[in-house]
Amino acid sequence: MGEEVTEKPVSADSGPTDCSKAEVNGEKADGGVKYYSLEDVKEHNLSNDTWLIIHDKVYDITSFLEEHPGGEEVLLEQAGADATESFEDVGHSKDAREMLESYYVGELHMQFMDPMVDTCSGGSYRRRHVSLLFLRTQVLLRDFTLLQAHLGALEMFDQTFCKLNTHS
Ligand code: HEM
Repeated sequence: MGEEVTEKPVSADSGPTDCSKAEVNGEKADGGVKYYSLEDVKEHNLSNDTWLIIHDKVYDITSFLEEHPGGEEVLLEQAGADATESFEDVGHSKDAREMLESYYVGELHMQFMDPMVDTCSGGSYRRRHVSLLFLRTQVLLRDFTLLQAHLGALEMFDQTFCKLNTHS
């Protein structure tokens, strides 16, 4: 068994999310690209199962730990997390960037924070519908304060959904 290397909480339900089963969470989408959520990556925070994210790409660096010229400690500190900042802070060489390719396992799947566009819920269409109802009501009541936010949220929903659809 691998030793847990971070104290970051890994919740029991941090695995596949509803919609992840179809398009993300390691499932191959169009072109063979795999998508993982932050929660998926967090699960790989062991010294014998080490993933990290750099620039929205997911890498399995387990076999690289001992080879890293900067030592394995710094990598293990980032295990299961986004290491973009620390990777860039060091000013890694072109060679180092090219090495990343060997450990690439997939892309980070962005999840929305806005519940109105929660595409990872089985009720995403229902939420979208509710959001549209809000919009209509606000227009009717001439209440434009939240209108902009809802329009933005719906636009993001549509863009992402179309994007995911092209991958499925
Ligand atoms: C999988 C991702 C990584 C790869 C492939 C990688 C690769 C390398 C390579 C090849 C070097 C030698 C210098 C160079 O060519 O730039 C290096 C140095 C170093 N790396 Fe990384 N690295 C990775 C991630 C990280 C991360 C996340 C950290 C976090 C702090 C880090 C910290 C360092 C440090 C401190 C050095 C300097 C060693 C020295 O100059 O004594 N590396 N890395």
